[in-house]
This record gives sequence, structure tokens and C-alpha cells, in this order.
Amino acid sequence: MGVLENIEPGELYDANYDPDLLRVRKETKIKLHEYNNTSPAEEDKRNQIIKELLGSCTDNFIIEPPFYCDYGSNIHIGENFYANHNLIILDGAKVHIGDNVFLAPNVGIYTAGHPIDVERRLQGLEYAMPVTIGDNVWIGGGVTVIPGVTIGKNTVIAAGSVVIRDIPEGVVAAGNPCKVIRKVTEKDSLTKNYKK
Ligand SMILES: CC(=O)SCCNC(=O)CCNC(=O)[C@H](O)C(C)(C)COP(=O)(O)OP(=O)(O)OC[C@H]1O[C@@H](n2cnc3c(N)ncnc32)[C@H](O)[C@@H]1OP(=O)(O)O
Repeated sequence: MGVLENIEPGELYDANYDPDLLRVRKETKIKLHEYNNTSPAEEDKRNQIIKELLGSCTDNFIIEPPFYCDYGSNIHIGENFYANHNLIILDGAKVHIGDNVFLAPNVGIYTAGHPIDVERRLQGLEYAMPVTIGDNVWIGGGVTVIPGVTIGKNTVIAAGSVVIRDIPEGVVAAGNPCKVIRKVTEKDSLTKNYKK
């Protein structure tokens, strides 16, 4: 059973002082420290650490170090997952990533947030809402995905976007806030030269 399993999406919990959460996050950071200090030659060791850490994954994934997350157990990745360097996932709530998903460098997937009002924020309260990323999604460099967002299958999120609302399947979306700029069409599979 994953940590925070009994907390409802959006429900406030004590993220800063709860001893169980602090313990699990520390255990996770110890494993990630080990992972992030492996050599590229230590593929088996890398795969073993990730398999122990994540909620679920297949045998077929690459996560380039450094990689950071809070708990690991809330993260589920599909077949043929590729994450470039410096992926950060704050997984207070579940993060479901489909098959064939590519993440560029410096992607942040944040399920967690704090109350807007100062008083409760300073009590260390936090909420988390799940993030879902569909099959065959490509997320560009430096993209931020905030709590509760779903990105539909076959979609491309342009570099630097901040995804604050759900994005449908089969589109290119860009910007802050991230919005659909066009559909992916048959023409895209005919492009031979990407030179502008
Ligand atoms: C797994 C890995 O490691 S991948 C390696 C890392 N690489 C990346 O992160 C590259 C990501 N690529 C991008 O962001 C590209 O801009 C793409 C793929 C979104 C381009 O998609 P295209 O549909 O070809 O977009 P195109 O260049 O024709 O631009 C279409 C419109 O979107 C806008 N646009 C394109 N990219 C962005 C962006 N990152 N942010 C904001 N707007 C953008 C353009 O300005 C243009 O607007 P206009 O019509 O008003 O002039």
C-alpha cells in the first residue's frame, strides 16, 4: 500500500511534521542518492533501485539521473518510458504515466500544493491531486505540470509550458498557461525535414 493511500485527493495533511511521512521521504532520498550516484555502466543497479522505489514499472525504461521524487510508491510508469536528466516528481498523490512516454530534461510533475492562506500553510499543511499522462505523450524541456492535471494520449507539450488544466489527446499544446495550439495531423507523419 502506497504512502498517503488513505488521504483523499485535495484533502489537507501534515506534510512537514508527520513522522511517518518524514521517515518515508528520507528513505526515498537515501535510495535516490544511491541512484543518482551510479555510473552509466551500472544499468542493472539502476534498474533494481527504480523497481524497488516505484509503485510499478516494466523492465523497459530509462530514467537519466539525477531523478528526484518524494515517495516513489505513488509513481506508476508504463512500457518504454524515457525521462531525460533532472526529472522531479512530487508524488503525494498518484502519478500514472502511460506507455511510450518521453520526458525532456528538467520536467517537473507536481501533485502537491499548499493552502493559499498563510496560517494553514505555516502549519505545514499540504494537499495532493493525481496527475495522469496518457500513452505516447512527449513532454518538452522545462515543462511544469501542476496538481490534478491529465494529459491525453498522443499529445506533445511544448518546451517551457506550464500545464495548469487538462490537455486533450492528439494535440500540440504550448505556453504558460499551456493551451492547445493545434491538432496532430496526418501531415505530421509526412514531415521529412524539420529545418525552419
Ligand atoms: C525526450 C527528450 O529529451 S526531447 C529533447 C528536448 N527537446 C525539447 O524539449 C523540444 C520540444 N519542442 C518544442 O517545444 C517545439 O517547439 C514543438 C515540438 C512544440 C514544435 O511543434 P510545432 O507544431 O512544429 O510548432 P511550430 O514551431 O510550428 O510553432 C507553432 C506555434 O507554436 C508556438 N510554439 C512552439 N513552441 C513553443 C513553445 N515551446 N512555447 C510557446 N509557444 C511555442 C510557435 O511560436 C508558433 O506560434 P505562432 O503560430 O503564433 O507563430
